[in-house]
Order: sequence, then C-alpha cells, then structure tokens
Amino acid sequence: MRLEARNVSKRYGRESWLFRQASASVNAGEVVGLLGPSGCGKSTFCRIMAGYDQGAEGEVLLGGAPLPKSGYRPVQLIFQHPERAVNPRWKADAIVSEGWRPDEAMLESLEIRREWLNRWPSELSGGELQRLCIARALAPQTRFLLADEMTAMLDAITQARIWRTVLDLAAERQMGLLVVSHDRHLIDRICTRVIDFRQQLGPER
Ligand SMILES: Nc1ncnc2c1ncn2[C@@H]1O[C@H](COP(=O)(O)OP(=O)(O)OP(=O)(O)O)[C@@H](O)[C@H]1O
Repeated sequence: MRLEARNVSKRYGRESWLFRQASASVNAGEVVGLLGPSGCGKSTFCRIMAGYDQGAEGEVLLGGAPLPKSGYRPVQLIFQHPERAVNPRWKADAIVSEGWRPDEAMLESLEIRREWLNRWPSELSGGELQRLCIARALAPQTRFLLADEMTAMLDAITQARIWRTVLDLAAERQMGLLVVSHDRHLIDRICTRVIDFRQQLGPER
C-alpha cells in the first residue's frame, strides 16, 4: 500500500501560493523524512495528506483511492502542539480512547502512567499529553503515521524511547511513517529516504 500526494497546491485565502504542485509518497513500511525551512508549508502539506485540509489542486491517494471520508482515519497525524489536538473538556482517558482503546502494553511502551488518565489536559505536561496523542493514533487500523515535529518538546532520552516504540511498531505492522523535523540528526538516524520539500514543488510557485 502507498500513500501519495500528487501535484497538490495550497494558498490561504487570497494570499499568494504557499506551494504549487507538491508531490510526495510513502510506501508501507517506509520511514521517510520531510525537510524544509520554517514556514515553507510542511505542516499544511501533512494536514492535506491526512485529509484534514484540501489543496486547491491535486489529489491524495491511499492505495490508489481517495482517503475515506468517514470512520477511523487510516492516515493519522501527530501535531507538534498536542494541546491544540485535544478537546480541553475531555479527561485524558476519553482522549486516548477516542478511536480505539490502547492496551496496557501500548501505554507502558509509551511510558504513560495510569494516573494521568484521570486528569484534564491542562493538568498534563506537553510531553505527557503528546504521549497520549501518540497512543490515540496507533490503533491497529492506522496504515500511515505523519509525525510533524512529534517529539520536539521531549527530552533526548524520552524522545529516543518513543521513537524506538513507534519504529518497532511500524516495522511489525508495515506501517509507513512520514517524519517532519528540523532535527537533521534524527532524520538521518531513522529515515530510509529524505524528501526536500522545496524540490517537490512545481516550476510556477
Ligand atoms: N490557517 C492559516 N491561515 C493563514 N495562513 C496560514 C494558516 N496556517 C498556516 N499559515 C501560514 O502558512 C505558512 C506555512 O505554515 P506551515 O505551518 O505549513 O509551515 P511549516 O513549514 O510547517 O513551518 P514550521 O517548520 O515553522 O513548523 C506560514 O507562513 C503560516 O503562517
């Protein structure tokens, strides 16, 4: 299975094009890095690839077909800012089990403590909340994970452990990963292929 964005263009309102004719693909089991300077549109491109936003041109295909419009999303996106990705009026237990109920092994491998589950998002650190968001996104139906600066707020040791868990799971399930990061060292260490976002753009920016 392959996740593919073909010739996608995006502009916000009447502003000039953020990007035009951007293309990228990730195969099942692949770990692909996405690099580019701040503000060039990587997060926007990820949102389009996950089906949260639409380009003015182009298409996103999963296994050759458009993304499903309802039900669990097989392409999951983890944002850089977990506090913007959760409902502040839901306790952590409701947040983490929104799409599936992660088992004990999953919670343990992401170092999620049981007592966090009874807290509101405002009572959790950014790193704790992010681990809950990662658990939420790793249902067995997830085929592709788009990690947009997923571990930027975590200390180096926690970051390494979380990536180990996610990479092991991806290999086991043949899940594809798109890793957006400014951390070139991380990208070089975990990715099998790297895409420079600016080089994916068509000639008429
Ligand atoms: N909803 C929006 N309305 C208008 N402009 C937006 C919106 N969302 C993002 N932008 C603008 O689009 C541009 C690209 O933003 P985006 O977050 O996609 O870039 P990025 O490459 O991921 O940046 P970074 O590496 O800093 O996270 C930025 O200039 C941003 O201000």
